[in-house]
Amino acid sequence: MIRGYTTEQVRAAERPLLDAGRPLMQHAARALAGRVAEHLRAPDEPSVVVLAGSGDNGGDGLHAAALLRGQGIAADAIAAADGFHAGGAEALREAGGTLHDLDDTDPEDLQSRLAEVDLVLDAIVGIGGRPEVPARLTTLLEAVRRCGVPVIAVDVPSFVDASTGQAAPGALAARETVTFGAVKAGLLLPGGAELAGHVHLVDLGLADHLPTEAAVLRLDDAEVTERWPRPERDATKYSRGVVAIAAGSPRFPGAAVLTSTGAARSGAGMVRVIAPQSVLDLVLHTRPEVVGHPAESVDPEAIGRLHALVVGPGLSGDDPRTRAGVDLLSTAGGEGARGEVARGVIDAGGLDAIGAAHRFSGDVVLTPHRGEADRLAERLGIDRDLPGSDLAVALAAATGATVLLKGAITLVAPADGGPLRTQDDATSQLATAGTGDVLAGMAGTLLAAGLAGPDAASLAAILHGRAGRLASRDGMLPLVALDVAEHVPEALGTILASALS
Ligand SMILES: NC(=O)C1=CN([C@@H]2O[C@H](COP(=O)(O)OP(=O)(O)OC[C@H]3O[C@@H](n4cnc5c(N)ncnc54)[C@H](OP(=O)(O)O)[C@@H]3O)[C@@H](O)[C@H]2O)[C@@H](O)CC1
Ligand SMILES: Nc1ncnc2c1ncn2[C@@H]1O[C@H](COP(=O)(O)OP(=O)(O)O)[C@@H](O)[C@H]1O
Ligand SMILES: [K+]
Repeated sequence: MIRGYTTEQVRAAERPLLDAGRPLMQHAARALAGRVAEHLRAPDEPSVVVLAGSGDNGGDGLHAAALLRGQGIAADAIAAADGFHAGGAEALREAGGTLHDLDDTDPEDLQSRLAEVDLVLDAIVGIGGRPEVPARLTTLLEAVRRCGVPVIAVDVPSFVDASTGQAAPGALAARETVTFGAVKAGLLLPGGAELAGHVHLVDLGLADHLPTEAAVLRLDDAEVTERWPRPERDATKYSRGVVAIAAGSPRFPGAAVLTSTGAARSGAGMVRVIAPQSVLDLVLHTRPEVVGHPAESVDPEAIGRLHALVVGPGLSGDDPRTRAGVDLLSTAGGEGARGEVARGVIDAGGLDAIGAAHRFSGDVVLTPHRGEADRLAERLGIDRDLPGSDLAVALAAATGATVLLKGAITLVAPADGGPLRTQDDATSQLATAGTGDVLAGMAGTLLAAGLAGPDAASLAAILHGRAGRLASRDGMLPLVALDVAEHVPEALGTILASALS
């Protein structure tokens, strides 16, 4: 499990160590220098430039540069603020390094100097940084981007809010972020996560002082393996879980195929599809194992045993199946809230049927993309301009459901106010119509197997991302939505193998 902490939590944890006189900056700089040296193994006469701010983040970078000089690596610095961190500047000068003032540097000189270095260390601001790039630094950052030299971010990419991930336009993307003491929440959240690259955590002995509950969690392969439902020796199709899917309309019949394939490939005991006959014909042609229920509405008594209900893919908000499905899952609100089905997924058109009076349990998962989340927020009186992480939390609090907010980084907000989960396993090849329908089916199967809402949502998002990566050969090749569903078993296999090895 990767745990992400806010700036406030990290500062509180480091306080007792600093009070006890622990040289945290020296420790951080030593680890940083070691990591930079690893990245510089190939070049003959390696060289580094540190973009240094005046705070402790700049101090880390400058001390690391001094240590790198001791290892024969040419390391110099450019001031990215008025003045340098005093102790760091002194250490670098003593080690023979040069400290350039940005305002004295001609833009062409800057460009040619950057063209010669093998690595840039971004030590402008760390956890003390606000997400805005000062105007005087835009030329410098643009020059770094233009020359294409790899960047290592010190603690966090500069101008990323370490708590929320909010990133200033123009902030530098890093190949790796070497982060100190604890992973910052912003490195796992949209914005920061896209800029951080690989996150390398340096242990500073903070663990005992960090709060027991992190702000953000990311499950690893071992945790997915532990939670993924495997059939017991004496399992039956009913004990594994029956998922019923109200999806697909004459206008969007394919949604039922995609959702039911996502569900079936994730290990459902039985997949039922409730749809008009024309849609069922298409579904059964592709997935003969599906049990079809030709019906205009969703009536649990007519359907038979079911453990989770997926409502919405390929349906409009006012389809009778949508309204009946949302009512069955809701414990309050709507015309006939019945709470008869305790667990399920509300996706696509189903989300448009949710109103301010609806309430759900945490084992109901709402799966909006940002556009759907914005529309839902507006109906529920929530500010739609909130950053994604805050929006997901607000929607979960307002509905009582678990909210899975889809995107390049997918977020899962539990309704009980527990830590937000994030996932970064996906590839942008998944940005193609219908992949969301597959995800809804996958989450439905995991709920039917008995997983709690937040686990079902997180595992579905992780497997969906990995299946997308496999199907697209790590993002190289285009995929179609059905490919994602078909790659779920193999993706699960790689996760189980990595966790067990
Ligand atoms: N956590 C740990 O255990 C350890 C932490 N350590 C290190 O300390 C770092 C935190 O250091 P820090 O508190 O000195 O703040 P830091 O990030 O250097 O920036 C503050 C300066 O930047 C400025 N500034 C802010 N935003 C700006 C902007 N947009 N544009 C321009 N300027 C801006 C702000 O000036 P202001 O304008 O607010 O006066 C202020 O002067 C942390 O990230 C880690 O690297 C390790 O050494 C040891 C263990
Ligand atoms: N740039 C991206 N990087 C990674 N995953 C993405 C990206 N864009 C979309 N996705 C994923 O693809 C899926 C798209 O779902 P959705 O928008 O509901 O599509 P549809 O409604 O067509 O099925 C989501 O799981 C989302 O997280
Ligand atoms: K930084």
